[in-house]
Amino acid sequence: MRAVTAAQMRAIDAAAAARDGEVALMRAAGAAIARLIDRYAHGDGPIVGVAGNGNNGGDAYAALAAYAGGRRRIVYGDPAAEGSRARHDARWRARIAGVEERPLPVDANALRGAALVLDGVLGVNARLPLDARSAAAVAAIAASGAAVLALDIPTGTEPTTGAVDAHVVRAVATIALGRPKLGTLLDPARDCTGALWCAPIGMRDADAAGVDDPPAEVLDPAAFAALLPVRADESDKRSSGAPLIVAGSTQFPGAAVLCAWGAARAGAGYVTVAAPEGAAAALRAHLVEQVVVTYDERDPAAAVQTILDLTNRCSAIAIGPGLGLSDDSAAIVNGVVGGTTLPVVADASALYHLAKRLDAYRDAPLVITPHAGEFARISGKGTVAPDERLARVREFVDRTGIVTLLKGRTTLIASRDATHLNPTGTNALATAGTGDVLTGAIATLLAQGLAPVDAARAGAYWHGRAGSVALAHRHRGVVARDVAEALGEASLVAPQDPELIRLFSSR
Ligand SMILES: NC(=O)C1=CN([C@@H]2O[C@H](COP(=O)(O)OP(=O)(O)OC[C@H]3O[C@@H](n4cnc5c(N)ncnc54)[C@H](OP(=O)(O)O)[C@@H]3O)[C@@H](O)[C@H]2O)[C@@H](O)CC1
Ligand SMILES: [K+]
Repeated sequence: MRAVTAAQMRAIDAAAAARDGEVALMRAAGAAIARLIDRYAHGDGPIVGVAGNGNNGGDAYAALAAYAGGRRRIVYGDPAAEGSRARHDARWRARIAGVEERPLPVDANALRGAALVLDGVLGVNARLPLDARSAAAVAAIAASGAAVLALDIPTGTEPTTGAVDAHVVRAVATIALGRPKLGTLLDPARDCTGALWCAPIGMRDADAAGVDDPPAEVLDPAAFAALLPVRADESDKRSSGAPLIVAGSTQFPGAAVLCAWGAARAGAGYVTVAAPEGAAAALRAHLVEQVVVTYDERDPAAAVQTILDLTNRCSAIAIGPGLGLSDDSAAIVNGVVGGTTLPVVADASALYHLAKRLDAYRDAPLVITPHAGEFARISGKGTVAPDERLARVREFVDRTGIVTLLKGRTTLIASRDATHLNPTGTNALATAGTGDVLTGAIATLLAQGLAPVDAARAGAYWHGRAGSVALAHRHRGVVARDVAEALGEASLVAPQDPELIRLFSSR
């Protein structure tokens, strides 16, 4: 699903409003929001809306009008607000439905004890810094300690950049109307978003509107499930996906083990690991179902030949985890990546070695998976500030054509055609070896025939879910092996409601 800038959303809104009418859209928005209220309300208090003078405020009225859950409903708004026709319609229907109207300003005491506050102060047309009136409303909401469902965006966040104001709503959940706003997926705003839902409200065909640059995309559960390859009935072990893992060293054999586990648990039928002789004993002790082939890393030309010979019976390569930074491993990495026609996912040490020869890999079937430090080096443009990540990864991919998965709290996956924001993940994944598992999983998806960008975005999504599944089972102390073990369960997707899509849970 496309994640939109404020300008793109205005274009989409205008087209949808011209077709369906603003009143109908706001009624649909209200109905969708109302469906989420009981999920997040707790205690016996009222549901309280705080409405700004724009259509985001209109959504608060519309939701309270549509809510039929039997709780008391109150809305704070400006009685003299001019507002749009849709906002008038919503306000009128709220009044008829028995919603109590009170004038702004609202203070924290009035909100304390609410079962849920609906933040309808500002929506997609918000600018930072907030005006005094909006800031006062946000401050009251924040000080009340009440649970908040943010309408479209948490007020105080910038809808496109994800910047936050000094006064900002921290929501338990946000419901995007039409399309998710880019800012709600980006740090630092993402921590204010809570869980993110999207109600497409009649804009399902809107993705072509108002987009010139490569668009931002976010996977939803149904789209993820559709990307995962299904093993055919007549499959054999090689046609089920046969990745070759080139990884490990005397010092770091574990990276190869975890990469192989990631590949195997992602559903590969036949995993081959090629590793230096010094890693062989450790690998064979841990890998039973996988085939381990060794090479002499002090003879790079022979090592490359050994590895390329193996590729004849494989369908994708993962290269890099634990290989080390020696000149010999540089020769091996560039010899293999430059000498194969198979799709490749390169990580860790391989990124270090490929950085020197990027031009040779322009538009190759290659996925690289750097973290911020590795990206700073491979992009050749230094450290990446958190708010530059999106622009920097786009610049790099526009320049090189190499599909890039930039790890971070929000992992970004960019190809020439689009930038994907990965919505899944948990800080339980911040532990050694989880990146190796991800590389292995991506290798399997490549080996099963996914295009590089699809393997990268599906892999990142799946890995993030697996982290959450592992945490749910372990509660603490998740290790990388747990994440590989959780891939199976994390591949299960419950049937989705197309009218109300959960894009992510709070992290
Ligand atoms: N259109 C549709 O079809 C649908 C719309 N829907 C809903 O409408 C929401 C958008 O509503 P909206 O366009 O009325 O803008 P909203 O964000 O409520 O802001 C109101 C005004 O506040 C102002 N303002 C902002 N920041 C400011 C600042 N710092 N300091 C001072 N002023 C500031 C700014 O006015 P300006 O100053 O630019 O004249 C702005 O226009 C959208 O998020 C969704 O919830 C859904 O129901 C689906 C159908
Ligand atoms: K809002």
